[in-house]
Amino acid sequence: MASEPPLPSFAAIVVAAGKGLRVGGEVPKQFRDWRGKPLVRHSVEALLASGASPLVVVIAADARADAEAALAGLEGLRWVTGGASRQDSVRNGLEELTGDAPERVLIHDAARPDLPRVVIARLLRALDRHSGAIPVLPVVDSIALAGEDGTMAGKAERETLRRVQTPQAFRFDDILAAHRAWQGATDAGDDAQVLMASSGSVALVDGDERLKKITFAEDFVTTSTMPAFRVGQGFDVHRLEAGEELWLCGVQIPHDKGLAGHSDADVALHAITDAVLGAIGDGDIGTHFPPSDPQWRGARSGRFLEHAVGLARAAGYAIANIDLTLICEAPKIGPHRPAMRAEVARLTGLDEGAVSIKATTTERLGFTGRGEGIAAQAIVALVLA
Ligand SMILES: Nc1ccn([C@@H]2O[C@H](COP(=O)(O)OP(=O)(O)OP(=O)(O)O)[C@@H](O)[C@H]2O)c(=O)n1
Ligand SMILES: C[C@](O)(CO)[C@H](O)COP(=O)(O)O
Repeated sequence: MASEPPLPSFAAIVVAAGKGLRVGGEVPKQFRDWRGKPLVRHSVEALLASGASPLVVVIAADARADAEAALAGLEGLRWVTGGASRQDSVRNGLEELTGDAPERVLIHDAARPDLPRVVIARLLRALDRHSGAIPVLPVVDSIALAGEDGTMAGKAERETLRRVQTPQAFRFDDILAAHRAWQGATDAGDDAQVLMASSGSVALVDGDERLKKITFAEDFVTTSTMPAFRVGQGFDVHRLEAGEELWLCGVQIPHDKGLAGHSDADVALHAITDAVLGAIGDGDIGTHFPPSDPQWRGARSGRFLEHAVGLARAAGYAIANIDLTLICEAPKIGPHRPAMRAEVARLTGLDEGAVSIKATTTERLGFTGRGEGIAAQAIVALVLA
């Protein structure tokens, strides 16, 4: 196989100081996992693999720990504190490189994780004849201009329009001077606009759909290989014995017999726990709480369910809904359903409306029909958090 032609030397700036407000969530999007590793790590690795040096990562003042964890083990990175806007963050990154005075610099959004080397090559080649180069894509829909009253105010000729991506490539001295000279009353949309304001010439090269910017929460879902939702099912049986307490869904139920088991034998919570674990493919209740371990003797099963919900959360999923069926001749479940539903909702952090508790008999057939035991089966749906 022919080896890829070497690229000219270049420095890079990855801006990762945004808040990710449109995506939402506690952790800014650039530090959240996407296709198995933090979003920012993807493009930083791609730039390093293409020879970027030095490589400046611009981060918020309070994000150093998150950034170091996200980029752990990568050599030769420099950290710079970002500003209030993307443009401020880029300028801080450029100022950091003044001592190196590289000939070329690529400026890239951490929010665009999938960065093909072929685009980097196109951009750097275009710098032979221009002071800037940007990757663009055609507009395929017709364009309407929106009026303030929500009606169409006009049209634009899409033939002359392009969607602009990053990385954007520049001759370093020109883009640094342009950022320092920026006079706009508001921020520029991107660095090419800053260069144009200083009369630089910007080449348009072919962009790539893979460079899509992760902007909204649904972009994580549609571009991630993690499935948007997962389903798990659980089934459990415990023996009814005289002298035992009867716990179902974390609620103690008065009855002449109770369920026997190593823990509190709450067959309903066991089925739900197994369904959650099944949905994330992480073993079953016995894997996490072995009956051979004395610490689980008599344990409240709510702990098992809370643990499973925590594992699902750590895997990036939230529970969407739970559907449980209890199979027994007695006791009657109906009178206890509201309390059971409330307790399952509390343990899982769900609204009660997302918790369904049903019951059925087996028409006096089998072990449940003879009152020897209670069976429970549950189905749980998870959605990407
Ligand atoms: N003050 C800022 C604002 C944005 N960025 C970076 O600029 C890129 C493009 O910005 P955007 O996708 O809008 O990210 P956020 O500003 O984080 O998103 P939001 O507007 O939803 O808060 C991102 O990599 C972001 O981290 C930055 O370095 N400094
Ligand atoms: C720089 C950019 O990614 C080019 O398309 C874009 O302008 C960033 O815009 P945002 O509003 O900061 O996401």
